[in-house]
Amino acid sequence: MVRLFCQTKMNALAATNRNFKLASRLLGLDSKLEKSLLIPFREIKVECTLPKDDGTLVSYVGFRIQHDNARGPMKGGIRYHPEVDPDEVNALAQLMTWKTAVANIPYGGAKGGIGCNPGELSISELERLTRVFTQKIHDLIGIHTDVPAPDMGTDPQTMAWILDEYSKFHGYSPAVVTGKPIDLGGSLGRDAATGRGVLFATEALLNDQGKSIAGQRFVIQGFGNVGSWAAQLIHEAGGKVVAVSDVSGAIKDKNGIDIPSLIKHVKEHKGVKGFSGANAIEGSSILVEDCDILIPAALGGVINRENAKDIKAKYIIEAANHPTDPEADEILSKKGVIILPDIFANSGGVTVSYFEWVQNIQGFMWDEEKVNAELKKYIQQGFKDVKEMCKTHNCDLRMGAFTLGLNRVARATVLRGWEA
Ligand SMILES: NC(=O)C1=CN([C@@H]2O[C@H](COP(=O)(O)OP(=O)(O)OC[C@H]3O[C@@H](n4cnc5c(N)ncnc54)[C@H](OP(=O)(O)O)[C@@H]3O)[C@@H](O)[C@H]2O)C=CC1
Ligand SMILES: O=C(O)CCC(=O)C(=O)O
Repeated sequence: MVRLFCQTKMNALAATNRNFKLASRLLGLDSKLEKSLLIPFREIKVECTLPKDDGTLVSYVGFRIQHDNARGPMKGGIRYHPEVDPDEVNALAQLMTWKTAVANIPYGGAKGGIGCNPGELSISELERLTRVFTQKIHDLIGIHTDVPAPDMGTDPQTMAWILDEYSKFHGYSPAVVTGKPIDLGGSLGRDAATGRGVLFATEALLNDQGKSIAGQRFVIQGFGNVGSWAAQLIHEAGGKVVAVSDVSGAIKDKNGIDIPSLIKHVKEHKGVKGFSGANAIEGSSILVEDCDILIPAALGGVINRENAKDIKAKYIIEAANHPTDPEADEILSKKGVIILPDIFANSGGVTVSYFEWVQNIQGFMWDEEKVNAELKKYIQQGFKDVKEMCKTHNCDLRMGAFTLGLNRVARATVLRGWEA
Protein backbone atom coordinates (compact mmCIF):
# COMPACT_ATOMS: atom_id res chain seq x y z
CA MET A 1 0.00 0.00 0.00
CA VAL A 2 2.73 2.45 1.02
CA ARG A 3 4.64 1.64 -2.17
CA LEU A 4 1.60 2.57 -4.24
CA PHE A 5 1.52 6.05 -2.73
CA CYS A 6 5.26 6.50 -3.29
CA GLN A 7 5.03 5.71 -7.01
CA THR A 8 5.53 8.73 -9.23
CA LYS A 9 4.43 6.93 -12.42
CA MET A 10 0.71 6.21 -12.93
CA ASN A 11 -0.46 2.78 -14.05
CA ALA A 12 -0.49 2.96 -17.87
CA LEU A 13 -4.03 1.62 -18.21
CA ALA A 14 -5.42 3.95 -15.55
CA ALA A 15 -3.76 6.89 -17.31
CA THR A 16 -5.08 5.89 -20.75
CA ASN A 17 -8.58 5.23 -19.40
CA ARG A 18 -8.56 8.65 -17.76
CA ASN A 19 -7.86 10.33 -21.11
CA PHE A 20 -10.51 8.14 -22.75
CA LYS A 21 -13.12 9.21 -20.16
CA LEU A 22 -12.29 12.90 -20.57
CA ALA A 23 -12.67 12.64 -24.35
CA SER A 24 -15.85 10.58 -24.06
CA ARG A 25 -17.35 13.27 -21.83
CA LEU A 26 -16.42 16.00 -24.32
CA LEU A 27 -18.13 14.01 -27.08
CA GLY A 28 -21.14 13.21 -24.87
CA LEU A 29 -20.98 9.46 -25.62
CA ASP A 30 -23.59 7.39 -23.83
CA SER A 31 -22.47 4.83 -21.28
CA LYS A 32 -23.28 1.79 -23.46
CA LEU A 33 -21.22 3.06 -26.37
CA GLU A 34 -18.46 4.09 -23.98
CA LYS A 35 -18.34 0.52 -22.65
CA SER A 36 -18.18 -1.00 -26.16
CA LEU A 37 -15.30 1.29 -27.03
CA LEU A 38 -13.31 0.73 -23.87
CA ILE A 39 -13.45 -3.04 -23.32
CA PRO A 40 -10.85 -4.98 -25.36
CA PHE A 41 -12.12 -7.39 -28.00
CA ARG A 42 -9.75 -10.20 -26.96
CA GLU A 43 -6.85 -10.60 -24.49
CA ILE A 44 -4.38 -13.36 -25.29
CA LYS A 45 -1.83 -14.59 -22.76
CA VAL A 46 0.54 -17.43 -23.64
CA GLU A 47 3.42 -19.25 -21.99
CA CYS A 48 6.42 -19.43 -24.31
CA THR A 49 8.91 -22.08 -23.26
CA LEU A 50 12.32 -21.46 -24.73
CA PRO A 51 15.14 -24.00 -24.89
CA LYS A 52 18.18 -21.78 -24.20
CA ASP A 53 21.49 -22.29 -26.02
CA ASP A 54 22.90 -24.05 -22.92
CA GLY A 55 20.07 -26.62 -22.93
CA THR A 56 18.08 -25.20 -20.00
CA LEU A 57 14.39 -24.36 -20.38
CA VAL A 58 13.07 -20.89 -19.56
CA SER A 59 9.45 -19.76 -19.76
CA TYR A 60 8.37 -16.28 -20.83
CA VAL A 61 4.86 -14.80 -20.81
CA GLY A 62 3.65 -13.33 -24.09
CA PHE A 63 0.60 -11.14 -24.66
CA ARG A 64 -1.45 -9.97 -27.62
CA ILE A 65 -4.28 -7.64 -26.69
CA GLN A 66 -6.71 -7.01 -29.52
CA HIS A 67 -8.60 -3.90 -28.54
CA ASP A 68 -10.99 -2.96 -31.34
CA ASN A 69 -11.76 -3.85 -34.96
CA ALA A 70 -14.74 -1.65 -35.82
CA ARG A 71 -12.77 0.23 -38.51
CA GLY A 72 -10.74 -2.70 -39.88
CA PRO A 73 -8.13 -5.33 -38.96
CA MET A 74 -6.42 -4.76 -35.64
CA LYS A 75 -2.92 -3.32 -35.93
CA GLY A 76 0.00 -2.69 -33.62
CA GLY A 77 3.52 -3.56 -32.62
CA ILE A 78 5.06 -6.37 -30.59
CA ARG A 79 7.40 -5.30 -27.82
CA TYR A 80 10.20 -7.34 -26.18
CA HIS A 81 11.09 -5.68 -22.89
CA PRO A 82 11.54 -6.81 -19.26
CA GLU A 83 8.80 -4.39 -18.09
CA VAL A 84 6.08 -5.72 -20.43
CA ASP A 85 2.94 -6.27 -18.33
CA PRO A 86 -0.70 -6.91 -19.28
CA ASP A 87 -1.98 -3.52 -18.11
CA GLU A 88 0.55 -1.65 -20.19
CA VAL A 89 -0.05 -3.82 -23.28
CA ASN A 90 -3.77 -3.22 -22.79
CA ALA A 91 -3.20 0.54 -22.68
CA LEU A 92 -0.94 0.40 -25.73
CA ALA A 93 -3.55 -1.63 -27.66
CA GLN A 94 -6.25 0.91 -26.83
CA LEU A 95 -3.93 3.75 -27.92
CA MET A 96 -3.46 1.95 -31.27
CA THR A 97 -7.24 2.03 -31.84
CA TRP A 98 -7.35 5.83 -31.39
CA LYS A 99 -4.08 6.27 -33.33
CA THR A 100 -5.23 4.44 -36.47
CA ALA A 101 -8.47 6.42 -36.33
CA VAL A 102 -6.62 9.75 -35.95
CA ALA A 103 -4.42 8.78 -38.91
CA ASN A 104 -7.63 7.84 -40.76
CA ILE A 105 -6.30 4.49 -41.92
CA PRO A 106 -8.68 1.49 -42.08
CA TYR A 107 -7.54 -0.38 -38.99
CA GLY A 108 -8.41 -1.03 -35.38
CA GLY A 109 -5.87 -1.44 -32.58
CA ALA A 110 -3.82 -4.18 -30.94
CA LYS A 111 -0.48 -4.55 -29.19
CA GLY A 112 1.67 -7.46 -28.08
CA GLY A 113 4.70 -8.12 -26.01
CA ILE A 114 6.89 -10.65 -24.31
CA GLY A 115 8.35 -9.94 -20.87
CA CYS A 116 11.98 -10.64 -21.67
CA ASN A 117 15.25 -8.77 -22.01
CA PRO A 118 16.20 -9.17 -25.69
CA GLY A 119 19.72 -7.87 -24.94
CA GLU A 120 20.34 -10.98 -22.81
CA LEU A 121 19.22 -13.49 -25.48
CA SER A 122 21.33 -14.75 -28.39
CA ILE A 123 20.02 -14.35 -31.94
CA SER A 124 19.06 -18.03 -32.10
CA GLU A 125 17.25 -17.77 -28.74
CA LEU A 126 15.34 -14.72 -30.00
CA GLU A 127 14.41 -16.61 -33.15
CA ARG A 128 13.16 -19.66 -31.18
CA LEU A 129 11.20 -17.44 -28.77
CA THR A 130 9.56 -15.53 -31.65
CA ARG A 131 8.64 -18.78 -33.42
CA VAL A 132 7.13 -20.29 -30.22
CA PHE A 133 5.11 -17.09 -29.64
CA THR A 134 3.89 -17.17 -33.26
CA GLN A 135 2.88 -20.84 -32.96
CA LYS A 136 0.74 -19.89 -29.95
CA ILE A 137 -1.05 -16.95 -31.61
CA HIS A 138 -1.03 -17.80 -35.35
CA ASP A 139 -4.72 -18.68 -35.52
CA LEU A 140 -5.69 -15.37 -33.88
CA ILE A 141 -3.70 -13.03 -36.15
CA GLY A 142 -4.00 -12.66 -39.94
CA ILE A 143 -4.00 -10.31 -42.92
CA HIS A 144 -7.61 -9.26 -42.31
CA THR A 145 -7.82 -9.85 -38.55
CA ASP A 146 -4.68 -8.60 -36.76
CA VAL A 147 -1.39 -7.47 -38.32
CA PRO A 148 1.64 -7.15 -35.98
CA ALA A 149 4.65 -4.84 -36.51
CA PRO A 150 7.88 -3.94 -34.64
CA ASP A 151 7.95 -1.93 -31.40
CA MET A 152 10.59 -1.59 -28.66
CA GLY A 153 13.08 -4.45 -28.70
CA THR A 154 11.84 -5.97 -31.98
CA ASP A 155 12.87 -5.22 -35.56
CA PRO A 156 12.44 -6.32 -39.21
CA GLN A 157 14.21 -9.63 -38.48
CA THR A 158 11.63 -10.40 -35.75
CA MET A 159 8.88 -9.73 -38.32
CA ALA A 160 10.62 -12.05 -40.82
CA TRP A 161 10.51 -14.91 -38.26
CA ILE A 162 6.81 -14.27 -37.52
CA LEU A 163 6.05 -14.18 -41.27
CA ASP A 164 7.91 -17.44 -41.84
CA GLU A 165 6.33 -19.29 -38.89
CA TYR A 166 2.84 -18.00 -39.72
CA SER A 167 3.31 -19.03 -43.38
CA LYS A 168 3.99 -22.65 -42.31
CA PHE A 169 0.38 -22.82 -41.09
CA HIS A 170 -1.38 -20.54 -43.59
CA GLY A 171 0.75 -20.44 -46.78
CA TYR A 172 3.08 -17.62 -47.76
CA SER A 173 1.55 -14.45 -46.27
CA PRO A 174 3.79 -11.38 -46.40
CA ALA A 175 0.90 -9.02 -45.44
CA VAL A 176 0.48 -10.72 -42.03
CA VAL A 177 3.17 -8.42 -40.57
CA THR A 178 4.52 -5.00 -41.48
CA GLY A 179 7.92 -3.48 -40.77
CA LYS A 180 9.50 -6.59 -42.33
CA PRO A 181 12.72 -6.61 -44.39
CA ILE A 182 12.44 -5.14 -47.92
CA ASP A 183 13.52 -8.52 -49.38
CA LEU A 184 10.35 -10.10 -47.92
CA GLY A 185 7.92 -7.41 -49.08
CA GLY A 186 8.71 -4.66 -46.59
CA SER A 187 8.07 -1.08 -47.64
CA LEU A 188 10.77 1.37 -48.53
CA GLY A 189 10.66 4.10 -45.91
CA ARG A 190 9.07 2.01 -43.09
CA ASP A 191 12.28 1.89 -41.06
CA ALA A 192 12.46 5.69 -40.89
CA ALA A 193 8.69 6.26 -40.91
CA THR A 194 8.00 6.87 -37.21
CA GLY A 195 10.94 9.31 -36.96
CA ARG A 196 9.96 10.97 -40.26
CA GLY A 197 6.38 11.25 -39.05
CA VAL A 198 7.70 12.91 -35.86
CA LEU A 199 9.54 15.43 -38.07
CA PHE A 200 6.44 16.16 -40.20
CA ALA A 201 4.22 16.44 -37.11
CA THR A 202 6.69 18.81 -35.44
CA GLU A 203 6.85 20.91 -38.62
CA ALA A 204 3.05 21.08 -38.75
CA LEU A 205 2.88 22.26 -35.12
CA LEU A 206 5.69 24.80 -35.48
CA ASN A 207 4.29 26.17 -38.77
CA ASP A 208 0.97 26.66 -36.98
CA GLN A 209 2.87 28.69 -34.40
CA GLY A 210 4.68 30.75 -37.07
CA LYS A 211 7.96 28.92 -36.40
CA SER A 212 10.20 26.38 -38.15
CA ILE A 213 12.53 23.51 -37.19
CA ALA A 214 15.69 25.43 -38.11
CA GLY A 215 17.48 26.75 -35.04
CA GLN A 216 15.19 25.04 -32.49
CA ARG A 217 17.05 23.17 -29.71
CA PHE A 218 15.92 19.55 -29.26
CA VAL A 219 16.47 17.00 -26.49
CA ILE A 220 15.73 13.36 -27.34
CA GLN A 221 15.29 10.52 -24.83
CA GLY A 222 15.89 7.15 -26.54
CA PHE A 223 18.15 6.57 -29.53
CA GLY A 224 16.66 3.40 -31.03
CA ASN A 225 14.63 3.20 -34.23
CA VAL A 226 12.39 6.19 -33.49
CA GLY A 227 14.81 8.44 -31.58
CA SER A 228 17.75 8.02 -33.96
CA TRP A 229 15.68 8.60 -37.11
CA ALA A 230 13.97 11.62 -35.55
CA ALA A 231 17.40 13.01 -34.55
CA GLN A 232 18.87 12.46 -38.01
CA LEU A 233 15.95 14.06 -39.87
CA ILE A 234 15.71 16.99 -37.44
CA HIS A 235 19.47 17.54 -37.82
CA GLU A 236 19.09 17.52 -41.64
CA ALA A 237 16.22 20.02 -41.35
CA GLY A 238 18.46 22.47 -39.45
CA GLY A 239 17.34 21.67 -35.89
CA LYS A 240 19.98 21.53 -33.15
CA VAL A 241 19.92 18.29 -31.15
CA VAL A 242 21.58 19.41 -27.88
CA ALA A 243 21.17 16.26 -25.74
CA VAL A 244 20.40 12.57 -26.29
CA SER A 245 20.12 9.51 -24.05
CA ASP A 246 19.70 5.74 -24.16
CA VAL A 247 20.14 2.99 -21.57
CA SER A 248 23.95 3.25 -21.80
CA GLY A 249 23.98 6.94 -20.78
CA ALA A 250 23.29 10.52 -21.81
CA ILE A 251 25.29 13.19 -23.66
CA LYS A 252 24.99 16.92 -24.20
CA ASP A 253 26.46 19.68 -26.37
CA LYS A 254 24.72 23.05 -26.28
CA ASN A 255 26.10 23.89 -29.74
CA GLY A 256 24.39 20.84 -31.26
CA ILE A 257 25.53 17.21 -31.49
CA ASP A 258 26.91 15.93 -34.81
CA ILE A 259 24.15 13.32 -35.32
CA PRO A 260 25.67 11.39 -38.29
CA SER A 261 28.86 10.86 -36.21
CA LEU A 262 26.78 9.82 -33.19
CA ILE A 263 24.88 7.28 -35.29
CA LYS A 264 28.21 5.78 -36.41
CA HIS A 265 29.37 5.65 -32.78
CA VAL A 266 26.15 3.93 -31.64
CA LYS A 267 26.48 1.30 -34.39
CA GLU A 268 30.03 0.48 -33.23
CA HIS A 269 29.57 0.77 -29.45
CA LYS A 270 25.88 -0.20 -29.02
CA GLY A 271 25.05 3.03 -27.18
CA VAL A 272 25.61 6.79 -26.93
CA LYS A 273 27.99 6.36 -23.97
CA GLY A 274 31.58 7.32 -24.73
CA PHE A 275 30.77 9.55 -27.74
CA SER A 276 33.73 11.91 -27.92
CA GLY A 277 31.84 14.77 -29.62
CA ALA A 278 29.74 15.67 -26.53
CA ASN A 279 29.84 15.76 -22.71
CA ALA A 280 28.45 12.94 -20.58
CA ILE A 281 25.55 13.90 -18.29
CA GLU A 282 23.33 12.00 -15.83
CA GLY A 283 20.71 9.93 -17.72
CA SER A 284 18.08 10.97 -15.17
CA SER A 285 18.50 14.68 -16.05
CA ILE A 286 17.76 14.32 -19.78
CA LEU A 287 14.08 15.31 -19.55
CA VAL A 288 14.81 18.52 -17.66
CA GLU A 289 17.70 19.70 -19.85
CA ASP A 290 17.39 23.20 -21.27
CA CYS A 291 15.84 23.08 -24.78
CA ASP A 292 12.93 24.34 -26.88
CA ILE A 293 11.54 20.94 -27.83
CA LEU A 294 11.64 17.71 -25.83
CA ILE A 295 11.12 14.39 -27.64
CA PRO A 296 10.61 11.36 -25.37
CA ALA A 297 11.29 8.35 -27.66
CA ALA A 298 11.70 5.47 -25.20
CA LEU A 299 9.43 4.27 -22.38
CA GLY A 300 5.98 5.22 -21.10
CA GLY A 301 5.24 7.28 -17.99
CA VAL A 302 8.63 9.01 -17.95
CA ILE A 303 7.10 12.49 -17.61
CA ASN A 304 5.20 12.44 -14.34
CA ARG A 305 4.26 14.57 -11.36
CA GLU A 306 7.80 14.28 -9.98
CA ASN A 307 9.68 15.87 -12.90
CA ALA A 308 6.98 17.83 -14.83
CA LYS A 309 7.57 21.03 -12.88
CA ASP A 310 11.28 21.02 -13.83
CA ILE A 311 10.79 20.56 -17.57
CA LYS A 312 12.15 23.55 -19.48
CA ALA A 313 10.95 22.72 -23.00
CA LYS A 314 8.17 24.82 -24.52
CA TYR A 315 6.99 21.89 -26.64
CA ILE A 316 6.88 18.13 -26.04
CA ILE A 317 6.55 15.85 -29.07
CA GLU A 318 5.48 12.39 -27.87
CA ALA A 319 7.41 10.00 -30.11
CA ALA A 320 7.10 7.29 -27.41
CA ASN A 321 3.73 5.85 -26.45
CA HIS A 322 2.11 7.39 -23.34
CA PRO A 323 5.29 9.09 -22.09
CA THR A 324 3.24 11.70 -20.14
CA ASP A 325 1.04 10.90 -17.13
CA PRO A 326 -2.26 12.83 -16.86
CA GLU A 327 -0.97 14.43 -13.64
CA ALA A 328 2.05 15.77 -15.54
CA ASP A 329 -0.28 16.94 -18.34
CA GLU A 330 -2.02 19.20 -15.84
CA ILE A 331 1.22 20.61 -14.44
CA LEU A 332 2.66 21.23 -17.91
CA SER A 333 -0.53 22.79 -19.22
CA LYS A 334 -0.46 25.31 -16.34
CA LYS A 335 3.13 26.15 -17.35
CA GLY A 336 2.00 26.73 -20.97
CA VAL A 337 3.91 23.76 -22.41
CA ILE A 338 2.34 22.52 -25.65
CA ILE A 339 2.22 18.72 -26.01
CA LEU A 340 1.80 16.98 -29.35
CA PRO A 341 0.23 13.68 -28.21
CA ASP A 342 1.51 10.21 -29.05
CA ILE A 343 -1.59 9.07 -30.95
CA PHE A 344 -0.87 11.76 -33.51
CA ALA A 345 2.88 12.49 -33.12
CA ASN A 346 4.10 8.90 -33.63
CA SER A 347 1.45 7.82 -36.14
CA GLY A 348 3.97 7.90 -39.02
CA GLY A 349 5.04 4.32 -38.26
CA VAL A 350 1.62 2.74 -38.47
CA THR A 351 0.72 4.93 -41.46
CA VAL A 352 3.62 3.53 -43.48
CA SER A 353 2.75 0.06 -42.13
CA TYR A 354 -0.62 0.62 -43.81
CA PHE A 355 1.17 1.55 -47.06
CA GLU A 356 3.23 -1.65 -46.72
CA TRP A 357 0.11 -3.79 -46.24
CA VAL A 358 -1.56 -2.10 -49.23
CA GLN A 359 1.55 -2.76 -51.39
CA ASN A 360 1.55 -6.44 -50.31
CA ILE A 361 -2.12 -6.84 -51.14
CA GLN A 362 -1.70 -5.00 -54.48
CA GLY A 363 1.49 -6.96 -55.21
CA PHE A 364 3.06 -3.68 -56.33
CA MET A 365 5.97 -1.84 -54.73
CA TRP A 366 6.00 1.95 -54.30
CA ASP A 367 9.20 4.00 -54.55
CA GLU A 368 10.43 5.74 -51.41
CA GLU A 369 9.53 9.19 -52.72
CA LYS A 370 5.89 8.17 -53.01
CA VAL A 371 5.91 6.62 -49.50
CA ASN A 372 7.36 9.78 -47.93
CA ALA A 373 5.11 12.14 -49.90
CA GLU A 374 1.98 10.15 -48.91
CA LEU A 375 3.13 10.08 -45.29
CA LYS A 376 3.53 13.87 -45.30
CA LYS A 377 -0.04 14.26 -46.67
CA TYR A 378 -1.49 12.00 -43.95
CA ILE A 379 0.38 13.80 -41.14
CA GLN A 380 -0.57 17.26 -42.40
CA GLN A 381 -4.22 16.23 -42.74
CA GLY A 382 -4.10 14.61 -39.28
CA PHE A 383 -2.85 17.87 -37.75
CA LYS A 384 -5.66 19.85 -39.42
CA ASP A 385 -8.25 17.32 -38.19
CA VAL A 386 -6.89 17.39 -34.62
CA LYS A 387 -6.88 21.22 -34.58
CA GLU A 388 -10.47 21.25 -35.82
CA MET A 389 -11.52 19.07 -32.86
CA CYS A 390 -9.59 21.39 -30.50
CA LYS A 391 -11.68 24.28 -31.84
CA THR A 392 -14.96 22.38 -31.63
CA HIS A 393 -14.38 21.17 -28.08
CA ASN A 394 -12.23 24.05 -26.83
CA CYS A 395 -9.56 21.61 -25.68
CA ASP A 396 -5.82 20.92 -25.86
CA LEU A 397 -4.12 18.84 -28.57
CA ARG A 398 -4.31 15.59 -26.55
CA MET A 399 -8.08 15.89 -26.15
CA GLY A 400 -8.31 17.07 -29.78
CA ALA A 401 -6.64 13.84 -30.90
CA PHE A 402 -8.59 11.63 -28.47
CA THR A 403 -11.97 13.12 -29.46
CA LEU A 404 -11.05 12.75 -33.15
CA GLY A 405 -10.09 9.10 -32.70
CA LEU A 406 -12.99 8.17 -30.42
CA ASN A 407 -15.52 9.90 -32.66
CA ARG A 408 -14.38 8.00 -35.76
CA VAL A 409 -14.41 4.63 -33.96
CA ALA A 410 -17.76 5.43 -32.33
CA ARG A 411 -19.31 6.18 -35.73
CA ALA A 412 -18.07 2.87 -37.16
CA THR A 413 -19.28 1.00 -34.06
CA VAL A 414 -22.78 2.43 -34.33
CA LEU A 415 -22.93 1.85 -38.11
CA ARG A 416 -22.07 -1.80 -37.52
CA GLY A 417 -24.72 -2.06 -34.80
CA TRP A 418 -22.15 -3.04 -32.19
CA GLU A 419 -22.93 -0.66 -29.32
CA ALA A 420 -23.65 -2.77 -26.23
N1 LIG B 1 9.09 1.43 -33.87
C1 LIG B 1 8.00 2.08 -34.24
O1 LIG B 1 7.63 2.11 -35.44
C2 LIG B 1 7.17 2.82 -33.25
C3 LIG B 1 7.58 2.98 -31.94
N2 LIG B 1 6.84 3.77 -31.09
C4 LIG B 1 7.26 4.00 -29.71
O2 LIG B 1 8.52 4.67 -29.69
C5 LIG B 1 9.25 4.28 -28.52
C6 LIG B 1 10.61 3.76 -28.94
O3 LIG B 1 10.44 2.64 -29.80
P1 LIG B 1 11.60 2.12 -30.77
O4 LIG B 1 12.50 3.23 -31.12
O5 LIG B 1 10.94 1.33 -31.82
O6 LIG B 1 12.34 1.11 -29.81
P2 LIG B 1 13.87 0.63 -29.87
O7 LIG B 1 13.92 -0.62 -29.11
O8 LIG B 1 14.39 0.69 -31.26
O9 LIG B 1 14.62 1.79 -29.06
C7 LIG B 1 14.30 2.13 -27.75
C8 LIG B 1 15.30 3.15 -27.26
O10 LIG B 1 14.95 3.58 -25.96
C9 LIG B 1 16.10 3.45 -25.13
N3 LIG B 1 15.70 3.33 -23.74
C10 LIG B 1 15.06 2.31 -23.14
N4 LIG B 1 14.90 2.58 -21.84
C11 LIG B 1 15.43 3.82 -21.64
C12 LIG B 1 15.60 4.66 -20.52
N5 LIG B 1 15.14 4.28 -19.32
N6 LIG B 1 16.22 5.85 -20.67
C13 LIG B 1 16.69 6.24 -21.89
N7 LIG B 1 16.56 5.49 -22.98
C14 LIG B 1 15.94 4.29 -22.85
C15 LIG B 1 16.85 2.26 -25.68
O11 LIG B 1 18.18 2.26 -25.23
P3 LIG B 1 19.15 0.99 -25.53
O12 LIG B 1 19.26 0.90 -27.04
O13 LIG B 1 20.42 1.41 -24.89
O14 LIG B 1 18.47 -0.18 -24.93
C16 LIG B 1 16.74 2.57 -27.17
O15 LIG B 1 17.65 3.59 -27.53
C17 LIG B 1 8.38 3.26 -27.80
O16 LIG B 1 7.59 3.93 -26.85
C18 LIG B 1 7.49 2.72 -28.93
O17 LIG B 1 6.29 2.19 -28.44
C19 LIG B 1 5.72 4.41 -31.51
C20 LIG B 1 5.27 4.27 -32.79
C21 LIG B 1 5.90 3.40 -33.73
O1 LIG C 1 3.36 -0.15 -37.47
C1 LIG C 1 2.49 -0.64 -36.76
O2 LIG C 1 1.63 -1.40 -37.16
C2 LIG C 1 2.37 -0.31 -35.29
C3 LIG C 1 3.42 0.57 -34.72
C4 LIG C 1 3.17 0.71 -33.25
O3 LIG C 1 3.25 -0.26 -32.52
C5 LIG C 1 2.80 1.99 -32.70
O4 LIG C 1 2.42 2.89 -33.45
O5 LIG C 1 2.84 2.14 -31.46
